[in-house]
This record gives sequence, structure tokens and C-alpha cells, in this order.
Amino acid sequence: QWRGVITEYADRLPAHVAEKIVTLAEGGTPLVAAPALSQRTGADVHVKVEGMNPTGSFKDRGMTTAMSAAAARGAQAVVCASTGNTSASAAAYATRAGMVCAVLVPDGKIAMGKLSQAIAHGAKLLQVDGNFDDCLVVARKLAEAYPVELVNSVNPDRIEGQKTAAFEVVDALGDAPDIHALPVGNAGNITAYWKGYREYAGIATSEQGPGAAPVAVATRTPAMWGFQAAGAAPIVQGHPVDPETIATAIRIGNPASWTQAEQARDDSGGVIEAVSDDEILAAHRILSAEVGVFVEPASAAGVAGLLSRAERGLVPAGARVVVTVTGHGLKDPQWALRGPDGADVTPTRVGADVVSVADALGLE
Ligand SMILES: Cc1ncc(COP(=O)(O)O)c(/C=C/C(=O)C(=O)O)c1O
Repeated sequence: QWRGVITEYADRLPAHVAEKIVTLAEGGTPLVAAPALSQRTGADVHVKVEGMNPTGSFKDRGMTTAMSAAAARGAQAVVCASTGNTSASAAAYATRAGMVCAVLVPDGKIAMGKLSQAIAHGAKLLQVDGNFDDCLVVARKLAEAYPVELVNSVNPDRIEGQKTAAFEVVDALGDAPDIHALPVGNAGNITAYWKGYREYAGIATSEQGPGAAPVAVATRTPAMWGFQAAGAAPIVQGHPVDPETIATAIRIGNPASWTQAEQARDDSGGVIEAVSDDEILAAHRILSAEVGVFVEPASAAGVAGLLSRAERGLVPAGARVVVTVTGHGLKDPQWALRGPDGADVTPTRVGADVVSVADALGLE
């Protein structure tokens, strides 16, 4: 039985997150081969399916560590700004910890599935008149001025928990891949993966302290390929932007982990590029229709970027590639009901008799 990332990787996490473990047995998610993507790119592609976490996104990895640390400090209340998945996760883990959870979300820009999760878990949900970046500024000020702990990915305990995904990839493959692709919004996840890959390759990261080189499992580290939505690509453009994309999870104009993301890109010999909403939706459909994995649009940004680079001849033949898909499709199911031409897909209606059904299925 998988016991959650704090227990499974205790020797690679700071001691203070293990004093009072708050867990929903997060982590241990599938790493599935994706032949359809391998054929399209000429590489050997696996997909890390993070929608299979307890609240349906990768955020649970960082929430178990952040909430456990808060519980150990005797916190009674937590706050987060969120485009949706962080709030869903914070609400669930706060429930486990018996804490009050305040969430600040951009007014009208949160997917229904995530909204219902935060409400279901009893979070105090405030729709802020502004975008995610405005919500994060307010959440940080709230945590400074009041007895409320901030659980956004500016909290280093979030990064500690999220780095375990890199450990799982190496444990599953036997070594690090050549390339790791993923979406980039607030840039906590690309930061966390790069930290995890370095530590698993025996490289001490700043938080380890001098000389405390971790035990190596991997023989190498991958190139990190991060992808932003074209309408929300501050790192690509080199300045904050007023974000606009249908991929509301990554509709972020001023990422909190901006410099760390650039460090991951540069130190790993990787890239951070932009993909259009159309490319994101096309990748979203390929994942559903050809790989069998249902994700919310933002989750497909890494696949969109990989396909785009393959079209430009930038994916080395036979390269071992892992792409993280970050959130389950049920978070934002409306997109699956919209065909490639943008028209809504309506289910066929038939009479309750076998002849009508056989006819509708073209078996007649
Ligand atoms: C499905 C999905 N895919 C990718 C990202 C980007 O990860 P980061 O680059 O670490 O921010 C998010 C982020 C969501 C929030 O930031 C939030 O929930 O507040 C996401 O939900």
C-alpha cells in the first residue's frame, strides 16, 4: 500500500514535514508509455499522470508537506491564492488537518470542478476582483499580517513535496530521462522537478546545506522543457504580462518562481517556450483520443510543446522523454464536449431497441 510521499521519501525530505504527517496517500502516480506520442515525435515518450493524485492534480504532493509543516507549528488556518487546483488541494488537506482554509481565486476564472472541490471541503472561497497575480499579492500580505499560514508554492515546503515526482520517474524508468516536459504557470513545478532530479543524481541543492550530498540513484539529469500558454508567457517574453488563455490553470502573468524556472531551464540545458491555445487544445484531444489519458487543457501544454518541437526537428530521435500532465480532465470537462471545429459535440439519441442502436452504431 503506497503511504504518501512524505513516508515513501522521508530520507529525502526535511525532518519538520514528518513530525505531524497530513496525508491522503498522494503520489505514486502512473508513468504510462505513450506509443501515439512516440510515433508522432520519433522519441520514446512516457506520460506522468498527475491527475491520479487524491484531488486530481500534482498540487497534492506539495500540499501534504506544506500542511504537515503547518500542523507541526500548531497553525489553525491556512490561505492560498489559486487558479483552482491549489485551492482544491489546500481545502482537502486543511480538512485532514482540522484547519480553516481561505482561498483567493480570480473572479470568474476558475474551472467548475475545482470550485466545487474547494466548496465541498468547506474552504472559505473568495472570488477576488483581479487575476491570479493580484490574489497572490493579497494572500502574501494576509499571511504576514494575520495568524494564517501561506501554502502557495512560494512556501519552500511545497517545492519539497513536489520534487518527489522526479524521484518516482527515476524509480520507474531506472534513470532520469533525456528530456522532461511540463506546463509552466507560477513555475513552482518546473523548479521542484529540477531540484528533485539534481538530488536524485547525488547533487547537493542549496537547501541541503554544505557537504550534504544526497545519495545518487540516477546517473544523469534531464533537459527541462517548460511550456507557457502564448497568452500568458511572461518568462518567454521576459516581462510580466496581463495573462489571457483558455488554459485557466496557467493564466498567470507574473510567476512567483520566475528566476528559479530560468535557472532550471539554463542549468539543465533546456527551454521555456510558448504554445498557443489551439496547440494546447489539439494536444488535449490527442491525449484523450490516442493515448487514453483525459486531462484539463493546461495539463496538455507540455505535450503541445513537445509536438511543436518535434515538428521543428528539435526532438532527438529515440530520446527518452517524460511529459507530466498535471490535472485531471474532470476538473474542466467542458473542453471535451467541444469538437476540433469548436462546435459542441452532442450525444446521439436512439430508441430503446437493439435495431435502432445497431443502426446508430453502423452495425446494420
Ligand atoms: C493543471 C495545472 N497545470 C499546470 C500548472 C502550473 O504549475 P506551476 O508552474 O507550478 O504553477 C497548474 C498551476 C495551478 C496553480 O498555480 C494554482 O492552482 O493556483 C495547474 O493547476
